[in-house]
Amino acid sequence: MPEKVHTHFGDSDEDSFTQTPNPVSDQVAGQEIARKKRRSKKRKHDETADNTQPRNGESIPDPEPVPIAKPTIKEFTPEGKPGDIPQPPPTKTQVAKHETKSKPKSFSDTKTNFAPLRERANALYELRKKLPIFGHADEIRHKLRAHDVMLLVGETGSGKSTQIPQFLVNEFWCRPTPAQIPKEDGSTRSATVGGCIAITQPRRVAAITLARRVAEEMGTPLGSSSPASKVGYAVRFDTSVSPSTRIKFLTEGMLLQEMLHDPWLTKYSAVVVDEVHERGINVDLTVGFLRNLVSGKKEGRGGVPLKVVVMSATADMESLTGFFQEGFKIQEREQKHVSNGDAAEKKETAKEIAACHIKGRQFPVKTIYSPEPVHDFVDAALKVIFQIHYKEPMPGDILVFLTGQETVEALEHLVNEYATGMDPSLPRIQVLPLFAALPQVAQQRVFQPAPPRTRKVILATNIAETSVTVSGVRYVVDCGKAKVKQFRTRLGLDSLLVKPISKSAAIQRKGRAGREAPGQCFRLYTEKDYLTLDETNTPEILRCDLSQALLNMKARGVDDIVRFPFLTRPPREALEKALLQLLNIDALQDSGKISDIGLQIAKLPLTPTLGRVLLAAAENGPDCLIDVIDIISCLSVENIFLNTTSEEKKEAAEMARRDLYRREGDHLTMLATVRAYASENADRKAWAERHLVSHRAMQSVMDVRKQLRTQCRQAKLLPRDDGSNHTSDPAPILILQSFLRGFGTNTARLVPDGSYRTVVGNQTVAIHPSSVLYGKKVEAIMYNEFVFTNRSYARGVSAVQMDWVGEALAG
Ligand SMILES: Nc1ncnc2c1ncn2[C@@H]1O[C@H](COP(=O)(O)OP(=O)(O)OP(=O)(O)O)[C@@H](O)[C@H]1O
Repeated sequence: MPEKVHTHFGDSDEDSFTQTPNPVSDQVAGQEIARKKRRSKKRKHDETADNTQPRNGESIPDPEPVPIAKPTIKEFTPEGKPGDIPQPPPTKTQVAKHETKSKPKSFSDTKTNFAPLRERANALYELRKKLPIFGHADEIRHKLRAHDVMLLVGETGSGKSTQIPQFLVNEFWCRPTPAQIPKEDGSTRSATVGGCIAITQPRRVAAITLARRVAEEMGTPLGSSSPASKVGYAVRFDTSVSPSTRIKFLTEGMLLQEMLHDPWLTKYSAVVVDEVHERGINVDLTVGFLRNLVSGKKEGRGGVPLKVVVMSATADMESLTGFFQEGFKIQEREQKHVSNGDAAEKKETAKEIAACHIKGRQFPVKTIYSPEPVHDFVDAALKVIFQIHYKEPMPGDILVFLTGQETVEALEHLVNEYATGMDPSLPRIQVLPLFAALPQVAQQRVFQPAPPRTRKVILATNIAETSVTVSGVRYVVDCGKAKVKQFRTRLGLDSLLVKPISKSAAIQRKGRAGREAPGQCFRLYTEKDYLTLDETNTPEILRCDLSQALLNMKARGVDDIVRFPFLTRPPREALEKALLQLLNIDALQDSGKISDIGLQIAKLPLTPTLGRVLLAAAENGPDCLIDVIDIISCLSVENIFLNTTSEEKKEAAEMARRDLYRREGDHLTMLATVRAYASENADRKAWAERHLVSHRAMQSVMDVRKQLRTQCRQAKLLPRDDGSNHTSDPAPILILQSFLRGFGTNTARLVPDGSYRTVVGNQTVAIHPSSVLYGKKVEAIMYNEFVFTNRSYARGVSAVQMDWVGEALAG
């Protein structure tokens, strides 16, 4: 499995909301306060009459901006006046930041700028009312007033992700609440708890696009574009929130990261876990931590409850109910044990798990199966795309699900080639790829409307499978397969395998159509094959390297892994392997407790192995670290070199890249490529084309490189003035030895029959044809990735010496 760093590519896609915040005159701010007071009074009255909100669904929240100049700061009282839309208190830095950010503009500008937001919100309100979930708003609110945990099942497109946070945000329990939090010395400190809702998503694309949509529906600017913005998002390397943020979409990984600093999630009144059926490791850890939080005594929240909503279209809600109930039962037993009375019993009887089932979807989606099994899904998808394009009326964009970057790019090429020969009287075709390693700006292009008389054809991996609405899509083409990580216990490695998806994933893919109008889903497999698919995704925790998950837990104070509430308990063997791996890279002490190195690694946005490499490089000095960052940045994208399928192309690539290839192997070759690309000042795109290097991938590399450098400076691994533009020759030995500190177990030695055998496990492994070392015989190799297609391949390979390997494995 390639070691991944996640990328951040700025927020340039948020064009409509990037106005500079406007300072507000005192007079206008005064009016604003008066208006809020009136609202506050009215709401107080409403609440006294009936502590419920009489509306069905959520009325359109007033999109008028809350001004951020001096008067507004007064409103950030810890108590949060009833009726006010409560605001978390801004920190001094936040205030200072926003004050300096604000460019002088007149209030009339603000009005002009926000009026369209309000109009748009009004228009969207009409659409929201038609969503199946809308009629359940009161039921959901009532249930959550009585219960802390709710499980919600609703079909794809029923409105879960966009509406639930809006239904809840004005609930009384969702206000910042003053609390007394015990300190270690037995005293207490005053703090404000709650005020925000977190909605977790498995993927960054979904988190960003949902935040944008909900901001539109609420008529508020998005994220950090205005201090008045109520909706924000946080994905790795890219956080866009304001001091007024009340609804925050974030990846599960980001919530876990926040828990490192704030284990009680004191910022939040509710956490909504969306798309739980995906069962990635992070969602499993998230629900485990949340169960502990809701069923425990909440002392770190000063006793203020945290509401948890777990949602999906297809999850097994029965086992989730059992999972949360078990948490309450354990707590009840423990309390009984302590108090030995009925008080605890009474307290626990109210802690049932609420459930809500939303029936129906807004628009039907017709399923069309392939009559025969398909052997080449790229070819089959090509045919279906043009069949739709020739037969089906406009508008109607097409979303195709493929397995990975390679198949996306192969089909992109084919569709473009065919489209050039099309009858010019037909509408045009615009092909847009969508995969994780694509720069964010390119990913966001998918969400922009197609030009006139043009049909968008989006070629995506499963990153578009859940939660995402691509406006305009009426047709989904599903290849029925996905690349999945699979841990090969014997080798102790993750590999990437192409496997059939589950029924649940097929339902999600189909659900990407029929969101704005009726749709069609073309399954490139037979109905018989569909019926043989697994019902649900195999939880990642059962099939992946667990070292990152374990480090995550250890860093959050979970020392006794066995007692952690796993949604599905991973096999003992995999846990032991992961513990061993963490011990190997010095992330744990011999006692099993996290080490200082482990703590440092946990704070890096990298896998433990790459984190270890980074720290080892830092020990070798800033020059080495700067070079290692370049290489790690390349490992974060699927392939920086363009595919060379034919022999002819291969030869051309060899010629073009001659000056980049390094005899030491792929790592130094990547470094040479990044250095050459970065020093190209004239035309980087042309340089990339000349060298058959992917310009798109290199843009991502440059972005990750920048982020990692910043992160290393913040972590004091790099000095402020690190000479990052250094031109001194790289030190290959130091670089490769740094990599071995993380990848010591990913090594193989040459044996007399000319093959390579892994140092750990003694398995035969071949150098992948994409490697610059392909066909070469060296004493030993180190590799980043182990892929299994028709045989076992090592990818990302460099030549190393056996005594370095020995040293690395000895620690
Ligand atoms: N970015 C968007 N552009 C256009 N319409 C959108 C967008 N996001 C949501 N919608 C509309 O809101 C509806 C509900 O979306 P939402 O994501 O809340 O549903 P969901 O129940 O969470 O679906 P899923 O389970 O598929 O994630 C969509 O079907 C679509 O009509």
